[in-house]
Amino acid sequence: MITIKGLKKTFTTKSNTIIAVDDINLNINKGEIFGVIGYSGAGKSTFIRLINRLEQPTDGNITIDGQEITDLNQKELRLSRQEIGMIFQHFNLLWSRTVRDNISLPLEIAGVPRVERLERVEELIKLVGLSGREDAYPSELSGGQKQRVGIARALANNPKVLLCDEATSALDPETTDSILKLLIDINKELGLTIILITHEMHVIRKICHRVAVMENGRVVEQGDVLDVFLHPKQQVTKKFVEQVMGDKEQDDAYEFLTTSYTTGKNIRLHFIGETTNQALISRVAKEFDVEINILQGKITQTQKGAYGTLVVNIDGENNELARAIEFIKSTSVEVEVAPNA
Ligand SMILES: Nc1ncnc2c1ncn2[C@@H]1O[C@H](COP(=O)(O)OP(=O)(O)OP(=O)(O)O)[C@@H](O)[C@H]1O
Repeated sequence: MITIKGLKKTFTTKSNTIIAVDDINLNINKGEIFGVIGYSGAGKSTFIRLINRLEQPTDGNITIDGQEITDLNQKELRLSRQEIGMIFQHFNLLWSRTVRDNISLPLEIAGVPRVERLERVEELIKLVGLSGREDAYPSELSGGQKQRVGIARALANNPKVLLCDEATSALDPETTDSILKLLIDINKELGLTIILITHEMHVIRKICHRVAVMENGRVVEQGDVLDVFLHPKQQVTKKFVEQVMGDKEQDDAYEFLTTSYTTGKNIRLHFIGETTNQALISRVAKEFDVEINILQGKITQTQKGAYGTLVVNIDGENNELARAIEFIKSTSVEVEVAPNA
């Protein structure tokens, strides 16, 4: 759906030249939710603004659904922007217009006749869950409701792509969840391709299928969300994964646990994707003559399935213990046996 090749943006100021986006190459599939994560200054905002040419690229190409965005003149660009919706951290609503009139604005600009416009606005209000608030002004809405207006407005012209620029960063955790859920519903219902930028890994975990990690203007790592969570390669990615899983803390506790349980075997199980749904522990307890103690665990859900770790102590007669561990290894759960304390 979207192909980005050699994308580059430099800003020249009086004192120096800043390379904000540096040779980005990405392919984003139709209907996928693609996340870009990075710390402040990594170049995320510049990157997303290049996609709808709110910024002009210094070099490189962007193709959306076969159309070369980087080649368009101003008139073509205006038309093409109707196919690329965008939502913002601070909503960018018109304060003097009601909810209905904010959502209607892009339809007015596109020259949609009044009756059709009113119908479409009604549809959108229902879609984003704002029924009953049509006549309110932005100042009378909560942050979550304002972002719902932003989403409805962005979807008004049936775009092919929705760009989300830190769309939940100004919201509290509960409201963030409800907006992320709305984005997931819209992605599923309309098959809409969504690109979002964020500095929060839990946003990536909750809604993205794939993720790219940005640092100093470059994409330093990308892949399926589950893969990146399980096997982060770059230091910056490891830090983001820790934001969600708190790995460092868990490792300290793991060391403590494995030195406290001195009989049997202490093992760490890494559950990936669908395997978390298997009743693994109860099967082992039933089929083998062993005792299993769950010492610690954390399982979390991503759009591509669940993943997490469980630390257990298995105790029993040596042979039976070995058989039980072999059995666990034969499933798709990754097993790590701690050396005996
Ligand atoms: N208009 C501009 N003129 C000069 N430098 C700019 C401009 N816009 C961005 N930059 C610089 O480009 C780099 C990337 O900025 P960008 O805003 O894209 O990063 P970011 O990852 O989105 O960070 P944040 O989340 O803090 O906005 C920064 O060093 C920034 O100072």
